[in-house]
Parts: sequence; C-alpha cells; structure tokens
Amino acid sequence: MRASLIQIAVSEDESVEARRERAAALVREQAGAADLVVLPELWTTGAFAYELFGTEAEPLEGPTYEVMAKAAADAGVWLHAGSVPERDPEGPLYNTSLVFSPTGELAAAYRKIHRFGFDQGEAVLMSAGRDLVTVRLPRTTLGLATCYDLRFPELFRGLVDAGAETLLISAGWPERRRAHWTLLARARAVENQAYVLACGTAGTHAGVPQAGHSIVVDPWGEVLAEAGPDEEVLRVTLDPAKPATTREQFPALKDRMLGLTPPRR
Ligand SMILES: NC(=O)CCC(=O)C(=O)O
Repeated sequence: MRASLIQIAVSEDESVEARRERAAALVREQAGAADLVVLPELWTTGAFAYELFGTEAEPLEGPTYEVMAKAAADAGVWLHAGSVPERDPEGPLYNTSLVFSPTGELAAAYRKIHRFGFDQGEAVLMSAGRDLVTVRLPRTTLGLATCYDLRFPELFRGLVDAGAETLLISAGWPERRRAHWTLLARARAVENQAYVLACGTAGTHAGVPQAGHSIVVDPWGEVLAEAGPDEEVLRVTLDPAKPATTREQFPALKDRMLGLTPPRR
C-alpha cells in the first residue's frame, strides 16, 4: 500500500480558496503513485488562526468537501482530506476530518475529541467530538486522530480495540514542541503495534512556526520516512500484513490487564 502525506505550507500570504485549489492539485498529482493520500489538520485556515475558525467554517458538505471529493475521485485514491472547521447545523463548530473513497464518496467524518488551548483558542471556540472513528480499507483498517489527540494514548487503544492497524494523525503541530511530536508518534506505533502516519503542516501562520516533519512509523517503531520543515509530499510504501505479524510475533497487546483496582486511600 502506497501512501503520500501532503505536508502543505499554510500562511496568510495565500487565500483559503487558492490553498484549497492547490491542495486539490497536489492530491491529483498522486494519481498512480499512491493508494492513500493524507492532508494535515485545518490546512484551509491554519490550526492556530483562531480568528478564521468562525469566518471560514463550512457545513460538512461545504467547499472543501466538494473539492476534495472530486480530487479523490480524479486521482482514484483513498483520501484523508485533513480537517476543516465544520459548522454544525445546530450551531457549534467542530474540527472535523473527512475521508473519501477512490470514487469520491464520504467514507468517514471524525470530529476531533481533544481540543487544544486549555482555556483559549480551539478549546473554547470548538466543541469536542465524542466518537471514535475507524475506516475499513481493502487491506487495512484506519483509525483517525487529530493533532493534540496524539497526547492521549487511551484514544488510540480504543481505536485498536475497534480493529485499527493504521493510525492516521492529521496535525498542525508547532515547531516549539517538535520533539514531543516525534516521540509520541513513535510511542503510539510501538504501544499499539500499528503503523502511524502523522501529517503536519509547514510554514508559519498566526505567528506560529509549524514543525513540518511529517512522519511514518512502522508497528515496530522504526521510522520509515520523515519530512523536513518545508512543504513536501512524503511518499512511503507500507506492508498491510505487518501490524498482524508484529502482534503475532510479539503479542504484548494480549497481556493487557484491564479493570485494575485503584489504590486504597
Ligand atoms: N492543533 C493542535 O492540536 C496543537 C497541539 C499541540 O500544539 C500540542 O499538543 O503540543
């Protein structure tokens, strides 16, 4: 299975509309070279451009959905189109990832569960999703997560319990915490014996330099590919059998001890 991670640069120098068209062109360029294409978190606005979340919010089937559904079909790829600020018909905003099939059908939508910012930014502007989401592909099952979710291992265990073997993390991770990004991506791969494909943004938006360094880690924790800091398409070939063989040969997941007794006070 061939995957392309599109580490697109996000900056105020480019309009949202222009970046949407440019991202679609980059997806189309993967035709014949990839089975699965991944975009980062909130690449239309930038993950830290809080003032744009409301103004650029879209309904689920909004402009990004339309452009990306067509790009997936044109390229004939499974497309994780990254996330958009989604305005729910009821009013709240969500940070919602969209996955399209190679015929351009919506295969899944995942509303980010852990919002970043503590008492500001995304944490107050967006509502939290509640649902774990997996997507069955012909040769693997994807588990979806977004950026700050990477810090919460229990979410990934939930995805693994639901059958995930390939964990897709779409992110807008800042350069300032790049060491955490790499460490946590590898940790999630090792502890879950799963592929991790973590796609971030490049460039600087809202004064926040982005880490880039999108990374692909195999179920043994080996880094198969890592991008640099700038815009780049990171290409990698995965063996869809590897999560299962790793879990058979080193069956640590079977040794989980659930329902432990809390310490006595
Ligand atoms: N967009 C995000 O979720 C940023 C997360 C982050 O900066 C961190 O976890 O550190």
